[in-house]
Amino acid sequence: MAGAEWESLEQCLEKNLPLADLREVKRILYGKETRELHLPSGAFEAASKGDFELRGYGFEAAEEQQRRPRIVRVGLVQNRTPLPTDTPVVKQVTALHRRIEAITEVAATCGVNIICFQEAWTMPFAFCTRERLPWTEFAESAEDGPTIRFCQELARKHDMVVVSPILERDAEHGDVLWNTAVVISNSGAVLGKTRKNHIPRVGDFNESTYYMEGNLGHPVFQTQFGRIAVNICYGRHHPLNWLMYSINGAEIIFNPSATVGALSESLWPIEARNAAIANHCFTCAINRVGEERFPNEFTSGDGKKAHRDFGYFYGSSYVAAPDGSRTPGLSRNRDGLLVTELDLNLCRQMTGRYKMYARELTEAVKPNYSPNIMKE
Ligand SMILES: NC(=O)NCCC(=O)O
Repeated sequence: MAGAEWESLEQCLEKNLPLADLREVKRILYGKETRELHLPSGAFEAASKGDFELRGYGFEAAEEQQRRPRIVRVGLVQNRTPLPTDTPVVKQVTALHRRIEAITEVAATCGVNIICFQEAWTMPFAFCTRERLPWTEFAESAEDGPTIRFCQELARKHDMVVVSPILERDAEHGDVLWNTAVVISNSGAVLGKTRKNHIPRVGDFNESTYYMEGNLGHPVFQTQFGRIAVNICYGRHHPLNWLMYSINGAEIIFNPSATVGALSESLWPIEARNAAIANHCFTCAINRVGEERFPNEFTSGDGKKAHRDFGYFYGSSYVAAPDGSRTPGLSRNRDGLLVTELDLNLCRQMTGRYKMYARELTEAVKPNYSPNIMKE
């Protein structure tokens, strides 16, 4: 399994394919070509100085006679954890705040209206260890914890909606933990929160030691820049999860993730893209970068030797549109900011048959259901 040395699928194709082949391969893998977005040169300088990748793309929508274009810029941030996992908790959180602050600053100069960070962005992805401490100490209030207050400042300063996926500690309910994303309006007000609906129990990704499946359903957040929802990581394997956000009116669904090559890299380019097509909305897939090593060995319940690392988080964040086109991905091995301009007029359902499916699903979940199979 390639690690940091293999930069990206795009880079490999560009390096190895003759131009005519490359054009055809891209047409099939990426759909209609996305235009390169003109971003300020100062933004590229800041990104280079800050050692992160900056890319910009735009999706085109046909002009309509009765609606103006509804243009919005989204920013997707992927990053590695800058400090070793055995550094004191507060130092790790502070270092991540500083890193994200710098990247968000550049996003603002690129005109980003809505920014989303990766899953559990304030911490290493320590759920594989199944240890209580120090990892649960990264949890904080989704209403007024230090990270939310930090994001509120970012939102106000940059007039930007901030989607902040954190490990939540719910003090109102016995201090239980949740895998949560908080949506902060560009006014700085907390619009609300949503919780991860599907929890993996696959090898090292056995997160149920820490939190259970979310209990908030499929909320959609009306922002000044459009209606958004957050389908956290593992929920991307579940088509009905995407569907419910779309039924509730989401025009953009963010998918903040933390996932490694062995488990999901071949699914990554397909799932969010397919969800955009199937649910007539934009989808934004974000993955963290790099390798995280933990102080104590842990096992994965797969008969293999105990180990200290989780595998390689392969980045590759991208945006997909309802017409099936998608941006190229950010790299597999660098922190990055992907700025994408969307026209929300591309989202409009024409052929949904929800009533029929509702009726059939209602039958299918009954204990005495008999599947409709025709036999000779
Ligand atoms: N964080 C998380 O849910 N990871 C699961 C792995 C995957 O969905 O690829």
